[in-house]
Amino acid sequence: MTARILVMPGDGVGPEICREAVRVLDTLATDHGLDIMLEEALVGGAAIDATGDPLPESSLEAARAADAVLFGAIGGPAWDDQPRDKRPESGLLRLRAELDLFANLRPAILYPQLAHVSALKRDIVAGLDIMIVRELTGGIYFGKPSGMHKNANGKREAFNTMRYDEGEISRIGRAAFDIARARGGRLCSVDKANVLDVSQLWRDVMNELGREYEDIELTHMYVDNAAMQLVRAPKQFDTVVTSNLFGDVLSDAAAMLTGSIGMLPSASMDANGKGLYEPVHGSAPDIAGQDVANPLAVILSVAMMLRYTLKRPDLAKKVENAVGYALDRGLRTRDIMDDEKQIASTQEMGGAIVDMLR
Ligand SMILES: NC(=O)C1=CN([C@@H]2O[C@H](COP(=O)(O)OP(=O)(O)OC[C@H]3O[C@@H](n4cnc5c(N)ncnc54)[C@H](O)[C@@H]3O)[C@@H](O)[C@H]2O)C=CC1
Ligand SMILES: CC(C)CC(=O)C(=O)O
Ligand SMILES: [Mg+2]
Repeated sequence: MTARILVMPGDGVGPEICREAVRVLDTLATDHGLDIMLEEALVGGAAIDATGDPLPESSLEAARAADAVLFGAIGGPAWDDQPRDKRPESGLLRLRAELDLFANLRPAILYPQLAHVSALKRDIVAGLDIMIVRELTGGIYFGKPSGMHKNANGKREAFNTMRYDEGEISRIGRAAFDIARARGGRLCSVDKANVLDVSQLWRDVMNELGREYEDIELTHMYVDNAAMQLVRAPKQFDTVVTSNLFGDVLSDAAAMLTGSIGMLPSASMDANGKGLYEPVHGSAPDIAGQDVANPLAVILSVAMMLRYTLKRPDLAKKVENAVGYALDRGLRTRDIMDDEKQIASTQEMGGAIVDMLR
């Protein structure tokens, strides 16, 4: 059956990198028989400019109707002064919540060709393959109450609520245990249980689940130590499970171990295999419109879509291999550039991947 894919390019570098990902999908359709139908919808700042809403009803409906969403990035200084619910970021948060995309998979894999552009020494990162499983529809990004007001002393006061119930924790926990089982069999749960009640509940539920997954080695780590361990000895981690905020921060840090945030893909999954696929990075306003952004994170997100939603692991592997061949050939966007390599624009890198797939 034809799979419906909704492309939501968004803002900044989003449209530039999505264009390359769409070329990859088109090539898979024409040359490898992938049966897909692509549509496009507005989101983020682009949607605010057109409709006043970062997630117009028509875009949400199109996302609901699609089998998978390919998402670029949203946000930028033009919309930073909007009220919170009218900011581009709120559109993405609503989309994640409305589609119930609670499991965010963020693999940090080092391509060996990039070992020396990693922020860390080669021997510390060589062979790195971590899966960060981030809870995506709860925690402090969604907890109520939240807001800003003047308090009784006339001072401005702002607050957010980090809240999880045990059901939310156990469903992400189960997803992470299952992923760990299909990988190296080790799961590290990251929290701040030494300070936060919500983290204590997180830890309790993970321990309870651990009794059902006796073949998985479950460990716990405080988030401050986890940040430190990620840059001290990242290969100690196999699968990591953590809450929305902690996962957001730790995955950006993990990105630099792979050479650039322009290399990190992600999959945001619901309970039925529907997914939204997007790079871990944002809209990169500092380099938008210059044809220099690295499109590999979004192209590798297409590989995740092929594996998790479209159930074409063969084509996923083809895309991942094509990325490897492009790197073998010495092609580098600016963020992963080093001496003696050939600088590639966004379009040249995308074109190289397409050529490899033909
Ligand atoms: N999922 C999303 O749509 C996300 C959106 N954002 C939004 O993006 C905007 C910018 O946020 P920042 O904190 O600057 O994060 P960012 O990830 O957009 O950029 C951080 C740094 O990484 C670089 N970078 C990012 N993607 C790159 C790529 N593909 N190739 C080469 N270099 C790349 C940027 O040039 C910048 O120096 C904000 O409005 C933020 O809210 C941030 C994170 C995620
Ligand atoms: C709502 C987004 C801007 C949060 C974020 O940084 C992310 O999901 O990586
Ligand atoms: Mg982030």
